Amino acid sequence: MQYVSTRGSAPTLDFAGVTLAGLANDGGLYVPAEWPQFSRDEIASMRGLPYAELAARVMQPFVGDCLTPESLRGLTAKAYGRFAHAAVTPLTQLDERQWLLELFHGPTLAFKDVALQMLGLLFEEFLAREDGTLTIVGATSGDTGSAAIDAVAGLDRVEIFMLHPKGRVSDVQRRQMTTVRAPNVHNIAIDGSFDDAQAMVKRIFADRDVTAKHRIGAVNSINWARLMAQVVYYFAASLQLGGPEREVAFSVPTGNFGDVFAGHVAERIGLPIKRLIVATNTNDILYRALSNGDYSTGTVTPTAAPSMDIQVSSNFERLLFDVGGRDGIALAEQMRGFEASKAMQLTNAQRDGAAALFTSMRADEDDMARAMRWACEDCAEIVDPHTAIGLHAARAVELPHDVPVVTLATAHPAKFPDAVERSTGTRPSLPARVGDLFAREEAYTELPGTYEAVRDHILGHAA
Ligand SMILES: Cc1ncc(COP(=O)(O)O)c(C=O)c1O
Ligand SMILES: N[C@@H](CCOP(=O)(O)O)C(=O)O
Repeated sequence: MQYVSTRGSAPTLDFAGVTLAGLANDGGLYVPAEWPQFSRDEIASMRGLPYAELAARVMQPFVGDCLTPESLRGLTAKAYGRFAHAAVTPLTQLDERQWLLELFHGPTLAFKDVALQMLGLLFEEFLAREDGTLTIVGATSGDTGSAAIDAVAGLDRVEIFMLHPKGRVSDVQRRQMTTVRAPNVHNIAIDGSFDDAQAMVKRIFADRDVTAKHRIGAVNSINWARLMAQVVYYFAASLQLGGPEREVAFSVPTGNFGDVFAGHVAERIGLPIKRLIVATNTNDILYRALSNGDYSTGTVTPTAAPSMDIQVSSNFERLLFDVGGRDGIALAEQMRGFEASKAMQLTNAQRDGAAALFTSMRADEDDMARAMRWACEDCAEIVDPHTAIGLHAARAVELPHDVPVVTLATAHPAKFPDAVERSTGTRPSLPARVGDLFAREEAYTELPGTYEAVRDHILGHAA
């Protein structure tokens, strides 16, 4: 399996290459040169497999010959062995047609663990082969940070610098990052938004003063391996609900467009999916882009679903590439225009290509609170604010009545106890596996929101 950049001029790489590279050196994102295909019979034969085994089957064509089937199975068994539920990503039924896919049974209570537990192991494996090291620079609106830190803390060959927007993550999210004491973990709170942090991360990859001294790696969903691991749970849910014979729709609380792009990949490689619903909060650039082609940023507004307070959605570029004709040179020019003006209009091909599978819905704070109350009062389920945005969209969308709708439950409600209590009157408690989070000491550096401050800090502290 070979990977190409969405901007058409970076070298083609194999799976180990893209895992360690993160961002392509032309500023684009790596995608498979072509989509592998699973036949209906092959998908049907996956029914009933334990999650780790299913994961190895779905990932194998993307990994190609970079890992033998036995070593891939060894890694998936180790990665998913740390989850608190035997099914890893269990499904819960809410009513006749609404389902929740619980993605928060990993060590840090959000869907990010599903991919990052695997990515940490892949880094170890590929770096050991070349006796190399990696300096990871990541940006988080709350959940990627803790999941990535958990996955790499204490590894000898990896060092991590994680940027979060100061004051814009929940206390639980912040403490899950800043109370991890390991010599290879550096937390940075910047003045600014997640978008500012993400832009700095991308700039680091192109900064020769940094790359001449350190090999920079990514844990954000710009790293292809993240998305590959997220494809698996679309298969897991569909197979339990009658797939591949029956089509299922998925509602995905969306920010950086990684999770829902993994659904697009699942469909591309053969899984019958009726619809992917891109659920946004009031930071609704994706809703506008998918509804009328207008991809223009506004100011990021803080909401009760802070992990989705994003305007520039990295992975949208992968979709534009894939449905817009796979013309990297044309997309590079379109993206340069967007980076300069912070606005662009989708081409007709991009709009029509996206419309074939995607629908978008937007939820404001009242919609979110109502969905949380509905889940609590009518279904006896406490959901987090991000999941509630997905649920609002799942209930509002028009689909044939025999199509099950699965909302991705992306975080445990106890990560956002204040917002959940405000809407439902119930304060969710943290599962025992997070330990004494509020008794541990925090450590992080506060920096102004300038690129130079962040770059100099990394250069001054990287081993
Ligand atoms: C809890 C939660 N829900 C939803 C999202 C949005 O996912 P994505 O960025 O893959 O669109 C995030 C952040 O990524 C998140 O942390
Ligand atoms: N919501 C995310 C933002 C980063 O997204 P990623 O999937 O690209 O890592 C977070 O919680 O940090």
